[in-house]
Amino acid sequence: MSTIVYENVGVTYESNGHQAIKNLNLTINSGEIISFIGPSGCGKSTALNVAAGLIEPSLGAFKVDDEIITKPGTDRGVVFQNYSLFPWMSNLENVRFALAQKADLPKKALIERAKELLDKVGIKGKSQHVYPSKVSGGMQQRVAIARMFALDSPIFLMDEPFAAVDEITRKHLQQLLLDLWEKEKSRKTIVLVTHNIEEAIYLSDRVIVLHEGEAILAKEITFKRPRNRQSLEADTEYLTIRNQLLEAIEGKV
Ligand SMILES: Nc1ncnc2c1ncn2[C@@H]1O[C@H](COP(=O)(O)OP(=O)(O)OP(=O)(O)O)[C@@H](O)[C@H]1O
Repeated sequence: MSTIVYENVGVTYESNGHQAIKNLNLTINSGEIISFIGPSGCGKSTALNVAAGLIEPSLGAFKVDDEIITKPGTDRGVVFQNYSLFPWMSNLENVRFALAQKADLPKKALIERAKELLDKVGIKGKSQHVYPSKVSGGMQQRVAIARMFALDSPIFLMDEPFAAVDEITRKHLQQLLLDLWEKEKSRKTIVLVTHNIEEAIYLSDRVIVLHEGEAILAKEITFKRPRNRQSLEADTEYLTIRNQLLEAIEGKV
């Protein structure tokens, strides 16, 4: 069980007095996938950082299973835009270290498992053994995703996790995430920040549109799973939802 609640959450940055989140009320059920979407600066990352425990709400409370959260914890795995890998560890060590937090396995088994996870996200061979700074941003993003899978927390918080990768890799990683989510009995609760409407619809049970810090639309996405990208995109309901979200993002609701 990992139910997330934003209870009248407001965030004002002290440095400039900017009210980035205004009175956000949102319950995310255990095992649900939601996306925050909206124009640049609408408060998506701020909302996710509250969930990560990196920003304390100025008003209201953020809770996981009724417990008020004010700091990061191993119950929440994160992938941020800036990858947040340990720069002094190789890509493989980053993932092995995460695995070691969870599994009491001999070092050799941890390394094998870390290699498997990196293979899955397409980081193979020599790229596994170099420091994160020696590979591209897109590759670092994949290592960060492998590390999040390794940590295996009940909650995944992901800020534009597929932004720095090419379109084919993006689709592959989206599928990997869904496969992992769908096969688990006790499903992860996933909160995603994205600029990409198609990605939000394809992955989510609900899409929350933020505008100037306010949640102006919470759209349920009820297409049954597993979803097929092509038939989804040909569905008239899909196009209606897409337009509705687009209008909300553009501030027309
Ligand atoms: N540390 C900070 N101090 C002051 N203002 C901030 C800080 N971080 C964000 N802001 C401001 O708060 C607002 C919301 O920022 P946030 O990064 O949450 O938006 P976003 O929707 O994630 O944007 P983007 O899509 O461009 O990443 C913006 O106006 C931003 O300039």
